[in-house]
Amino acid sequence: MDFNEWEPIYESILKDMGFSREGDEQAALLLSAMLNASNSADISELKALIEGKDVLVCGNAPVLAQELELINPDDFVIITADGATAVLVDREVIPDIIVTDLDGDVEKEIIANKAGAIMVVHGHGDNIDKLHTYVPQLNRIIGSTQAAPLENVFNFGGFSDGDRCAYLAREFGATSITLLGFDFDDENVNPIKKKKLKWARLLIERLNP
Ligand SMILES: Nc1ncnc2c1ncn2[C@@H]1O[C@H](COP(=O)(O)OP(=O)(O)OP(=O)(O)O)[C@@H](O)[C@H]1O
Ligand SMILES: Nc1nc2c(c(=O)[nH]1)N=C(CO)CN2
Ligand SMILES: [Mg+2]
Repeated sequence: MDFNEWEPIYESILKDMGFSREGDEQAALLLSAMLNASNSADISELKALIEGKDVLVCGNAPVLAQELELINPDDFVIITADGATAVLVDREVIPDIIVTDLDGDVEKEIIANKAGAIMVVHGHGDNIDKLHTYVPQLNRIIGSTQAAPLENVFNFGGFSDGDRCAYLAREFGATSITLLGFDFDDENVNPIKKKKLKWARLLIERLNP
């Protein structure tokens, strides 16, 4: 996504959530410096996986497990949002791509990564400690930021892990995007998560005018 198009939305999110742009920029620079030829994937691999394909995006709402019963995972290229990865791995399904800010069940994400999943690792002002802990344990990484992109840290649009999955699928030309595990009206969430879900709903609606 063109950063000029994203930037006004990003500024509104920062204001609403009380997050710091400087923190996000610092995280992007750190992530950029941690990536090298041996721990990174090339974005051409994302294009090869997604372009012209039916993509399944899995969010981590409690309904995910139930909704997975209704589909055949083999019919889709699968992108999981952070905590949703464990739900699939527990069912012996390895996603093709994991979009994560590394605050879900990262041990399950490492298992999926070792089995071949590409990791779209998102750096932001509140996960710098997670970048230090987990980036050295991962491979096939694509760097991601919600601030201005860098040479090896991309901004495909989107904010929370789930809506970033959908923006990634759109960016690389998915034929269709099927969402499972999205419940924007979930009442069993804390106030910060509620706000994140409000943005997730708005951003996903924006993808489908
Ligand atoms: N009811 C829901 N509860 C949790 N996640 C949901 C829900 N509905 C949709 N999602 C999507 O699933 C994604 C992955 O969920 P996860 O719990 O791992 O969240 P997250 O983005 O890492 O959030 P946080 O910043 O709170 O850690 C979320 O980013 C969100 O977009
Ligand atoms: N600065 C900051 N940015 C984020 C955060 C967060 O907690 N802080 N959480 C996200 C995942 O929903 C996405 N982006
Ligand atoms: Mg997360």
